[in-house]
Amino acid sequence: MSYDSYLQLPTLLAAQQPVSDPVHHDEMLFIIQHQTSELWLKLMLHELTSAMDLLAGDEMRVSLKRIARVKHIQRTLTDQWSVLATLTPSEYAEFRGFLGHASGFQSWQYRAVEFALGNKNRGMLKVHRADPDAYALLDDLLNRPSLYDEFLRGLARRGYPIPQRVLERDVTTAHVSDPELTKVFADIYSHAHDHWDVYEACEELVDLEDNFQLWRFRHLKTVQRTIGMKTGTGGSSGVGFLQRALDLTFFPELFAVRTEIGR
Ligand code: HEM
Ligand SMILES: N[C@@H](CC(=O)c1ccccc1NC=O)C(=O)O
Repeated sequence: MSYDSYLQLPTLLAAQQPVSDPVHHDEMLFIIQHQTSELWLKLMLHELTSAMDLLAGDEMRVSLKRIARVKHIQRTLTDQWSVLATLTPSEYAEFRGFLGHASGFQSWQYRAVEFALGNKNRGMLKVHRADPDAYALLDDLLNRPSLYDEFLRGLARRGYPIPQRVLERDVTTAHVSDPELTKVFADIYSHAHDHWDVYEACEELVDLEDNFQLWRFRHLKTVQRTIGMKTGTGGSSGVGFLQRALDLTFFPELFAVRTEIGR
């Protein structure tokens, strides 16, 4: 065993292949920014699916350990935008044309993370029809309960009055905010000391969503400064599309509960 062979560095370091012709200096940055993001997404998915399994097995504390790691990965991913922000619009314009219709839309690991966190959308599967492994993984995640579904099912098993319709919902769709569930959380938050571990878990989920939004925001801001209001290579409106994603929420009741505290 050696450093090179253990880490498969010959494979890893042979995978940065610019497509611009003549090769543009800054394409290396663009490729490595995406590849490192995909590596962190891979670990995020590994931790999130484990967290889901642990919740399903009523091991909430261990699950929170996984989520703690995910939060650090998210911070790294968000901070990493500053490297790409050194790419000026003029530099990017010099090789953007070589990217064709390739786009972040096609990141199946990103989609898998969105699905795991509950932003389910069957329509996003078709992008991956040419990649059977990616398709199967996404199809599996689409059909299994999200992290939030597992959390709520765990609470129900502990005796919390989670509405039956929430427990029996169609998990292939995104969760819709339920006022009865907000009441359950309002009770937990107003008697935090009696529900400390659950209360703590709720705040971990809030951090997770908060971090996710920070990543989306930095993506939006980077896109804005690099391509302005141009449409995306993936066919979306670009900035407008990414702006709308900022209105999405994975755990709506955990935010709705804030309005109820101290009323
Ligand atoms: C100069 C750099 C970048 C630009 C101009 C850019 C632009 C865009 C645009 C316009 C979209 C909307 C889809 C489309 O029409 O193409 C998009 C989506 C996306 N981008 Fe980027 N992007 C950049 C860098 C990155 C990086 C570094 C990542 C990291 C993995 C990334 C991940 C994604 C993902 C996952 C989506 C899909 C988002 C969703 O469906 O909600 N992008 N990007
Ligand atoms: N959608 C970007 C292109 C882009 O960013 C991209 C192109 C190829 C591989 C990954 C990409 N990253 C994220 O969207 C654009 O419209 O310029």
